[in-house]
Amino acid sequence: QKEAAQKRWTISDFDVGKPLGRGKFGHVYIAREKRSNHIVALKVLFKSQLQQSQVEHQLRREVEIQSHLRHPNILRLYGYFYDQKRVYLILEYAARGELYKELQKCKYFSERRAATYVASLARALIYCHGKHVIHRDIKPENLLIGAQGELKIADFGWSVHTFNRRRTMCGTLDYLPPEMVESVEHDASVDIWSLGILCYEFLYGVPPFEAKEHSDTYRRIVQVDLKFPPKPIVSSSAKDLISQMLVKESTQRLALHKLLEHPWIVQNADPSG
Ligand SMILES: O=C(O)Cn1ncc2ncnc(NCCc3cnc(NC(=O)Nc4cccc(Cl)c4)s3)c21
Repeated sequence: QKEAAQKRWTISDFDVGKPLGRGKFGHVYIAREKRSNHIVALKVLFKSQLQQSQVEHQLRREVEIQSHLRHPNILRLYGYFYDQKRVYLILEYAARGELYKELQKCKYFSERRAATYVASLARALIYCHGKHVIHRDIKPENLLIGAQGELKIADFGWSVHTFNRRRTMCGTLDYLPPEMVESVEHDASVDIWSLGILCYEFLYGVPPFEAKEHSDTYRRIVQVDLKFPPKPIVSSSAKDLISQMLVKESTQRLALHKLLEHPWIVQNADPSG
């Protein structure tokens, strides 16, 4: 892929196919690079909208961060190019699409499927944190499924290098830990909190602090008002793991490498991820 990093791509290098999805900033298409016949996803962003939303620096940071990340559970960003009006992101194609659609269809996942996803996300986050990158926006909408059913973290549009921790507010509140909702300094342990939220949502089909009003969600997060519904039936081992991740004091949250040793993960996650 070395030449891919330097090569100046243009849209004429690709046969563009059907749209895969519509995002806020532009559409995603399946495409085939003509010389290699390599299938990719092409995200087309309109410069006007990027300028309007003042996110150009975020996009540059995403491209910079992603160009150094290589992990089976992180969606590759192979490169980018632009023309007069658009910026194009050349992305790894995730053949089984968006995880949140799968979750909506199944309502909730089995403990084995949930544990397998959580373990692969933990391994991807250990890898990112090892490179001083925190994602900060782990939620079903940013997770895709590869051809073999493996999970891929995508959209590092909100990730940062930890040495310049920022206090910007990200997308939906549901996934934000107390320290981000109260917008105080935050570190890699924000991703552990979000992974705990995700684990709960995989098992129950809804995030733990969901409420009608933003103000109620906010209060439930900062109070860590964690309740486990009677249905669907979930093992106490799973509840134990979630309770060790959704801890207000960020330094007390279960470390990611400890998560991989937790009985619920060891007994339920498929090692191949
Ligand atoms: O998701 C779908 O709609 C459908 N889909 N289905 C299969 C599939 N395979 C690969 N990719 C898909 N989608 C793109 C996922 C992204 C990865 N990285 C991103 N980065 C980004 O958007 N950055 C960004 C944008 C605007 C502003 C800023 Cl600041 C940053 S989006 C796929």
